[in-house]
Amino acid sequence: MYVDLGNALGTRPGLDRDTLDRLDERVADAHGTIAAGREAEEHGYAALNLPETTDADAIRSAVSRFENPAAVLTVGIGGSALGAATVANALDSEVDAYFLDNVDPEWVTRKLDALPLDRTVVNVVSRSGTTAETLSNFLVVRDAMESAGVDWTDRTFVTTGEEGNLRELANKHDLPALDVPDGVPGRFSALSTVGLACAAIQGHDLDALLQGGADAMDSLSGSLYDSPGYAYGAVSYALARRGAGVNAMMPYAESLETFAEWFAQLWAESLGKDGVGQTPARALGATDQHSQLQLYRAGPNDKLVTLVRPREYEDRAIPETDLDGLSYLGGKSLGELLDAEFEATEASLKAAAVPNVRIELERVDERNLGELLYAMEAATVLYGELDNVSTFTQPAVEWGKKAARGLLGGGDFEEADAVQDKETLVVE
Ligand SMILES: O=P(O)(O)OC[C@H]1O[C@H](O)[C@H](O)[C@@H](O)[C@@H]1O
Repeated sequence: MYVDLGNALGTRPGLDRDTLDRLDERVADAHGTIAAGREAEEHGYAALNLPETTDADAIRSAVSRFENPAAVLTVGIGGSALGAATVANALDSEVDAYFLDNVDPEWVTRKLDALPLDRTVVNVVSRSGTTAETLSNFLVVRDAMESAGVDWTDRTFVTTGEEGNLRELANKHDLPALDVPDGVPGRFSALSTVGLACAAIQGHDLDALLQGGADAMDSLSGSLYDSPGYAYGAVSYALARRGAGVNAMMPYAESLETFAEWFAQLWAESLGKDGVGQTPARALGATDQHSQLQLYRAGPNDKLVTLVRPREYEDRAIPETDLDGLSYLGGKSLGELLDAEFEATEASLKAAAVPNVRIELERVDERNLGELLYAMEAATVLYGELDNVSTFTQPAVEWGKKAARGLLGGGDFEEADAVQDKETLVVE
């Protein structure tokens, strides 16, 4: 993986090489804290050990009972869905992957109607085992299977913590289950049982995913110049401090679109604390060159744009045409066009002094994905250290969870009272 910071320097927020060199001293301290946390397997830091601690054989063996599935349906939300979805949507497989990570009833019904339930593995994932959306969706799926005459206990697989409703359910029905590793927050769990069970069912190479993560892990040192992940985290932090409050993550590959979604949770939930943070925006090249780019280049001076692309891909030629106006495309390929668009965007942002960072993978495969996911997690943890926030908590999210639960009669939460206090100003 390659991170090019050149276009982050000399731009409007005013970051230069000397500032980065000074920041590197703080990176050394932060790395010390991170290394000590990993060593002690402290909550959160333990996630950066996953390439070494995840047992790929145990995951493969747990899912091996499902023979020739047509599809895998992951029921989970947030960190319990996005890592698996990132891998599933990046890589080809004969086993289709579907995700129920929302409780929009019409959407859930449409998804279930489209699935061959008798040939689908249901992968229910919840670290806490109590998340209302996940548990509700699972009850709906179970019911749909029963109605279709499918024995759901034969087709369901659970990944959860030691306690909670989901664990109880797995025990009661003797469902195969994998443990969520200790000390690993959901949004950092892509390279654990949480993210990899779906990948195993789809037949992806778990060892290569973990190897990619291990390669990124081995690059961590006391200097941002040694590690692509730290380099990205340090520069993002420095730019945010200088006013780049928005980070537009813009992969130039359809296969990486979900990666931007995964990144958004990681970045927002980890770093948005105590009045600081950097708002992740999701974009896709080249599509969003024709929409959001106008704002990124000419709107408020508050953005970092992160451009991601694979260096190698399977290309497709653009057919020759006898139209004069299109002759410049003849003999070119879609890949060449996409690459030209990428470089034009980069240059256009630089010309307007909008900071941007280029991230390149060799290609989109298991190893490179593992490296990318790990590097972004390391970037997040480093940024959190530099900004002095509690990277591994999410109290603001929990507030809303309690309020919703209280409204449904699931407990006496004062957050629910605040919902009742709502003032209205309706215009019809
Ligand atoms: O895995 P679960 O316990 O079901 O949690 C799923 C999600 O719930 C909350 O929204 C948390 O803030 C997320 O970090 C978490 O990924």
